[in-house]
Amino acid sequence: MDEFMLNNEVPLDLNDLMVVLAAAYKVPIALIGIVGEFEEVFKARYGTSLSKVSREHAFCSHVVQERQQVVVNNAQEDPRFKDNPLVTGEPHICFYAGTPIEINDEVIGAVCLIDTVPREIDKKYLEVLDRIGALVSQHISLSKEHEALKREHGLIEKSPIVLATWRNTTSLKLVHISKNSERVLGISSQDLLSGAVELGDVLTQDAEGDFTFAMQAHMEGVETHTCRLQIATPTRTIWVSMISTASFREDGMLYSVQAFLFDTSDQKYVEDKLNKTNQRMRLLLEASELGTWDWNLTADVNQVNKRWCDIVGLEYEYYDTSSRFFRQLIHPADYVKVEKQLHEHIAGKSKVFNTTFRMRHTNGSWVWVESYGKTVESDILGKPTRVAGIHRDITQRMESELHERKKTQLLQFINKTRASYLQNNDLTLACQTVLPELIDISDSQFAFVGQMKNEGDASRLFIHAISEIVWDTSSFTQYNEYKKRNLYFNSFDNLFGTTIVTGEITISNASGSHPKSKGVPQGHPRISRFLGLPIKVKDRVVGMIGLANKFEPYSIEDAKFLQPLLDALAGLFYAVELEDARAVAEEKLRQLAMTDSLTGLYNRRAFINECIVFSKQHHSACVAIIDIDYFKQVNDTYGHDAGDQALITVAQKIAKQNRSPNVVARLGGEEFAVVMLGKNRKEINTQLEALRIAVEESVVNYKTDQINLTISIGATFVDSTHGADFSALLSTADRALYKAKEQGRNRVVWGDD
Ligand SMILES: Nc1nc2c(ncn2[C@@H]2O[C@H](COP(=O)(O)OP(=O)(O)OP(=O)(O)O)[C@@H](O)[C@H]2O)c(=O)[nH]1
Repeated sequence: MDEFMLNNEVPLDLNDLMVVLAAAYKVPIALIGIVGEFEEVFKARYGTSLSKVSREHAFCSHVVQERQQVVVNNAQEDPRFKDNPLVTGEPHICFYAGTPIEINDEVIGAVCLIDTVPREIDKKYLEVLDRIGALVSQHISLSKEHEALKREHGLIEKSPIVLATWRNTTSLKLVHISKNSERVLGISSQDLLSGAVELGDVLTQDAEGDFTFAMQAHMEGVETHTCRLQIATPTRTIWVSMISTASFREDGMLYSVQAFLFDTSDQKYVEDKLNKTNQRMRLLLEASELGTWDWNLTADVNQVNKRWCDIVGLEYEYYDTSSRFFRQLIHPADYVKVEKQLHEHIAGKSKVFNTTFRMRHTNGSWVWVESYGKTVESDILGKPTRVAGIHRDITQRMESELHERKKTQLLQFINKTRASYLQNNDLTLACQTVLPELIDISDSQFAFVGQMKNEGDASRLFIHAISEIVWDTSSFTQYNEYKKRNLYFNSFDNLFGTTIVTGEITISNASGSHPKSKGVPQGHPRISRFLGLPIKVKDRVVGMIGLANKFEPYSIEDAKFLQPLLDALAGLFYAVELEDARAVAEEKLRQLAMTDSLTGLYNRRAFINECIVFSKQHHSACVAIIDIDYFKQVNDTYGHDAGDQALITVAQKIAKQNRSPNVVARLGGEEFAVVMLGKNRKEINTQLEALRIAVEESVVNYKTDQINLTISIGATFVDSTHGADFSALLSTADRALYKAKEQGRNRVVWGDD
């Protein structure tokens, strides 16, 4: 629906055409109707006083709907129209022929002929009507365009923009200039059009040159051009921006130039002022040793000043303005932080971008810079398009600050290691706890802490803590061993082993450069740099720290810096060694206290304790006492040493028959006790008999003597040893032994028979 046509007073001046049309077609009424949502408005009419009808009853709405010519020969007989008030009442339509008015592919109304009596109409007349419809459509289109242009011109005349047109005949001649020229430029349009005043007359000398250049450029084929002109009239001087567009003829010759001219004096004033301020700022910045950067995000161009380049040792002339180049200079450890802050600023989450980070200097060192930036331009959606700021070299300050901070950090984590060890008495846990901090403080990527463990002649490096890297199945096995606290490095004929073997600091700053370097297992992350630090107690290597892949080369300074940690670990390793030695000695003493020194069997005290342990795990068993017969005679006949040998021989025979869980002890003198696991008395009796026979049949060789022995055994059986009183059981066995002796010795007697 054409709202514009419907609601605006676009004069169509087509009433005359309606008169001609009515006469030509011999009808009383001819109309041009534009159909709106609710009504049809007659824009030109002949033969009726109606100016509009409702859309519901409008005949023309059928033309709009069907988008084609509609002919109704007799509306009174047509079921669609016979009850229509325009048929039953004024203007008593009987015949209707309407043809579409089409604007921009949309049917907006109709040119129609109306009669009050039924009619037939020839096809060729209808074709003519169609052509009239097309002509009317064209006329309406042009009228609309004309109207719009008029409005535009009216608008321009009220605006601060002057519209001028030059036509190219033999030369460019001003043919139109909007009336606001007097108000905006200070020159009347009439004077300019009549030639009383030439534009060139009021332009300053420079501006005249620029204006001539612009027109020349259009003559040469340039389509659009922008320039700034200074106009000086007797009353004032102003700056004008001119945007000109050229149109060309088909043969390529310039046809006309149209230009917008507007006063930009205020802008120019601000710009000049800004330029002066910028110039002053630039001088100030250069004097203050500040680097500047100015990043155009849309074009991705980062302009910097010479000082900025000096900070990182770059030649100003060879500076690459892409932000990618700038990003490449940022230290990998700081990169994420810088990107995050920049992102947050661009996303509007922070008012300024302010951070410190390291940048690579062309001499290979790292320079600390403080960067401070701010959005200085944004697009219409508020998205930053330009961020600018400064760089300050703070390397010296940062290095001393960082050193101090790291020293504090180091002491803190040394204390943490000690505290963890003291709290849990677990050195491995303590080392594992501080490993991430060790990696952090040393700027490394990987680390391990190992302690030497001496077992007999062999020495191995036990790995308390190591960076968890799993790269294949064999490293996975290694990782599992580590988790089980069972990871050892056995071979020292390699890079890290050099530290252990020599007790010296090992530094390798290029992979494979060290003579002992063996490379890494397949798939293992590359070790590009390595620092091996020995942990020593009184010149003895007790362990080491291995560090790898620092961003910068390792130096002796790193080793010196970490020395307090090495000393602390040495102290802890030493404490652990002492603790281990003490534990071994204690265990030895405990064993001694429990053992009979002659035979190596448990003594009486230990026997009772072991019986209790036995009773917790096993049920039916026998407690027996074994006594050598006539032992006094052995001593008396062969001497005390021979007696000792006899005791040892019998002890071995008993022990050989009674492996764990059975418990064997020497109760004292020539008396032994045994707890034997067994289902019943019969089964055990067989074993005791076998022991008795074994002793009887054996001979103790002592020097030239051959001594024959027998033993007597008193035994007692218990179905459940659980909670049993072993002293009482021993008494029962003892009574049985007494009986065995009484009955003639060399026999097994069961107690309580
Ligand atoms: N060689 C040696 N003899 C010991 C040791 N402990 C005890 N004896 C001796 O063992 C002998 C025990 O003798 P008695 O208790 O009389 O018993 P016996 O001679 O074996 O006679 P019956 O047991 O009745 O068959 C004593 O002569 C002790 O001196 C020892 O550690 N080494």
